[in-house]
Amino acid sequence: MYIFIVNLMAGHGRGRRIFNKIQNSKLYQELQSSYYVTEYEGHAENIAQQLSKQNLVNLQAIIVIGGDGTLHEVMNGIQDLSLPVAFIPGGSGNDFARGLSIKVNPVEILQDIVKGNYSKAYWLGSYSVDDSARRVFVNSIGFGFDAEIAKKANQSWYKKFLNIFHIGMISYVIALIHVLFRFKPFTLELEVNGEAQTIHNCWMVTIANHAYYGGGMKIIPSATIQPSRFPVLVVQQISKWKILALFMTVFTGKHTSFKEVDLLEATKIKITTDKTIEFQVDGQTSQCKSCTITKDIPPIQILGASS
Ligand SMILES: Nc1ncnc2c1ncn2[C@@H]1O[C@H](COP(=O)(O)OP(=O)(O)OP(=O)(O)O)[C@@H](O)[C@H]1O
Repeated sequence: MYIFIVNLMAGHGRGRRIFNKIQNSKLYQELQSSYYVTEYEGHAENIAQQLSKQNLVNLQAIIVIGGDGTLHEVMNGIQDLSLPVAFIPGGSGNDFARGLSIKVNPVEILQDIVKGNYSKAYWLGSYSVDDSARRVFVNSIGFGFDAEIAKKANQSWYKKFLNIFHIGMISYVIALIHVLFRFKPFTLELEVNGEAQTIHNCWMVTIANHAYYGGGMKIIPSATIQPSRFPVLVVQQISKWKILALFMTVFTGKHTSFKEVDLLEATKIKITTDKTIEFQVDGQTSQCKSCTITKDIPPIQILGASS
């Protein structure tokens, strides 16, 4: 028995097109399955929460169709992480699929899931902002400049418009230019594995479970899927022109050689700031003054992931 959780609105209607293709396939028609369609923000999380409370003995996998935001919600809703999960990308960014080398063709992914061709252990990160209840993140969590760009792009009219032509990435470039001229760096207390340091003139701090973010940027090229540790990228003391150059090289991963970029390895991170800052988690943005980040939950099995 397979249960699909589907965000038809993901990727400006791509979720709907993908689900139509799946439903029209012979494979799907022969499967024992049921599906839930999300109707509002947070709905995927509620559905997953309800499912994990039920005794679903025959459940082979929860299959998520949507973007990384939908997957984030499902992962947060699943109480019992021993439930296998599969992901068929239907969003605009699809960084999780990229990070796990999930195929592009939705029916082929379904074939891989059903045949049990690929299954991969995946370690989610967990975070708590301003001492609130812990949540998990799938791809990355980032503070400062990149989060402001994500917020600006998410709120813009042009992201929706550009997504129609599958060039949503350009919305991040436009947002970058907007944010660049008004962004004010901040002071950050960064505690890595119990050792604290103060970072003045900090632009951004990003922690990632795999290399990709923002729809294909290789933010931390060396990030590998692994238990307990994650890389931390810190950008500080950088000029506005140089940060432009940094984002131009982020697709190739060359930005990590800039002297203003530090790469650390951590098992536990705590950040505290002198003012409220923007943060992004799996592409969705909010604000905080402090956050602790760890990677201490058992792995979840991802079906249909080939890397
Ligand atoms: N029916 C719905 N109407 C409006 N919003 C919804 C609906 N269902 C889910 N959502 C919300 O849409 C948001 C964005 O979805 P998602 O991230 O899956 O797609 P995306 O933004 O197109 O993809 P990506 O994150 O890969 O760029 C999620 O935060 C989710 O809560």
